[in-house]
Amino acid sequence: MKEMWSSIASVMGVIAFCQTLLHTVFPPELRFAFLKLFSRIFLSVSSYCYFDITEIDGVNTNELYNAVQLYLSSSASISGSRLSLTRALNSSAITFGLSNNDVIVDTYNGVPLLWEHVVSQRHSQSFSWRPLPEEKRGFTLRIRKKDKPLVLDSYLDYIIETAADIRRKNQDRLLYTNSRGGSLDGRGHPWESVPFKHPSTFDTLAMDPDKKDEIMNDLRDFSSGQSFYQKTGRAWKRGYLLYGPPGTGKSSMIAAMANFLRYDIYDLELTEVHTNSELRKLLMKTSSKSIIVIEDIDCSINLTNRNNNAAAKSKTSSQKTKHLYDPADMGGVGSGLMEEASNNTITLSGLLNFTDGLWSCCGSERIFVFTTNHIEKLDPALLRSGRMDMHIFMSYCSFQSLKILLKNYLDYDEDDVARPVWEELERVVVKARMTPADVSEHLIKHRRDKAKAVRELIDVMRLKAERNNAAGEGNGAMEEEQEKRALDAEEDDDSGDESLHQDENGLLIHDNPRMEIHNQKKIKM
Ligand SMILES: Nc1ncnc2c1ncn2[C@@H]1O[C@H](COP(=O)(O)OP(=O)(O)OP(=O)(O)O)[C@@H](O)[C@H]1O
Repeated sequence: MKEMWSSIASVMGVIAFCQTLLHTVFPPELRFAFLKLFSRIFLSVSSYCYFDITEIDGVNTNELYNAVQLYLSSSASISGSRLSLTRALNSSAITFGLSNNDVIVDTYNGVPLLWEHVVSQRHSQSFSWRPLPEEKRGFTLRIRKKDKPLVLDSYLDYIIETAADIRRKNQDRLLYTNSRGGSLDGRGHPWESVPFKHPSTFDTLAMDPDKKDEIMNDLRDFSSGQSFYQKTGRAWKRGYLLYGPPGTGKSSMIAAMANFLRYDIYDLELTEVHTNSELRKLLMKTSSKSIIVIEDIDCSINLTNRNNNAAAKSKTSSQKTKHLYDPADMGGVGSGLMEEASNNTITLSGLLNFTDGLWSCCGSERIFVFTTNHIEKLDPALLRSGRMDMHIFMSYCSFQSLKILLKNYLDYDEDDVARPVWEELERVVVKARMTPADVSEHLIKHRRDKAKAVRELIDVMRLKAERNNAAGEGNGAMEEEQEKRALDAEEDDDSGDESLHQDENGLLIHDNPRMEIHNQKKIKM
């Protein structure tokens, strides 16, 4: 044992002597040059090549570093044994990351790639306008030389796209509204935002399942249709007009759309916008993958019928109205008539430019949704094809909708309710003309006693049906009139559009099969 310790001591002594000799004979510059040469020789004979991706590129944050970190977080969460956890601003999700100097192997198109997270201390803080972090962080990618073209061509693009998807999934979506009087917030932004947490989905929405599928397919086609829109030279946007009585689920539908596509919502308060240019600026500040909503459009702006020239003219001459409709703008004839007024007010043409003019194309993948309780008040120009691609009529509670509400609120299926009760529900629901909002209120109130809830719902529906009957179905007549007028107006306006034709069911079909235009008769919930 004693001998072993003395041999270790003599070996250490020899090493120390050699080190001193090395330091004396070879100065640091020479050693550095030697190491550099050695690493060059190593790299040239090695079958691997290396890519360094540093966190800070000069003084700017390297986006690629962030993308790699996010991209690796999905595989790191499965295979890593020691991970760093982070939560970004506006995100409810935790992201996993590689710990310092940890490695992970990724596979792309069957090619193995080794990632190392390299963290070292930053030695000297050189002068910089922006204070740099104390640690120098970066990723080193090791890849076989023969696979190099693959990495440069597509792997890095793939990482950036995947990271963007992960970021979108992790990020809580936002609900924006335009600031009061078009003023800018602290960051010079005209929109204020809050996290969007509305729980409405297509599953909770009470409406005919076929129509629901149709809308969901349309949204799906839209969101995956980038190449289609590019090929056809169309701006990547789509317009939906939701109309029907209050409480039929128009706002719930917008929330369901946003949750389905995972888009942000911009709720545009038109009464807070004073000029067309303000409207344009607001549009420029919206992001892609968003839904821009104007609720109750008939109340937000004075959109009278285009034949109402006289009324509009008198309003213009007196200049008393804040939000002015310019009938001449709409038809594209005689637009000079109210040009002066349009400089300091919102006109219908301003609104239409907002939805389908050149400015509507800044950004992409955007959906416009207008809602109204009175479609008959809207001008045909707004209803014309190409502006609002899909007209969705949200109607009173149908039997199909009622079934969904019973399932969602009481967990009731067809088998849970006696046949005669079920048949009675089917019979009275249409005659009662109750909105899904009314029905759901009733179900919430009695949800502790399910049988009682159904019994009382039938009573309420019967009562309503009798009242409607006594009133000569006045409401129904009104609603039918609304629909008829809107349809007439739309047909008037579409008469010159040769890309549209009617099928045997009277539906308006666009020449392009993917861009089917629905009139309000088709999508009736
Ligand atoms: N079709 C529906 N499916 C499920 N719930 C509905 C539906 N319609 C209404 N509701 C319920 O009624 C409430 C009010 O509905 P919502 O605000 O979506 O109606 P609306 O048509 O937008 O009304 P308004 O025109 O007054 O704005 C919702 O919170 C929801 O709970």
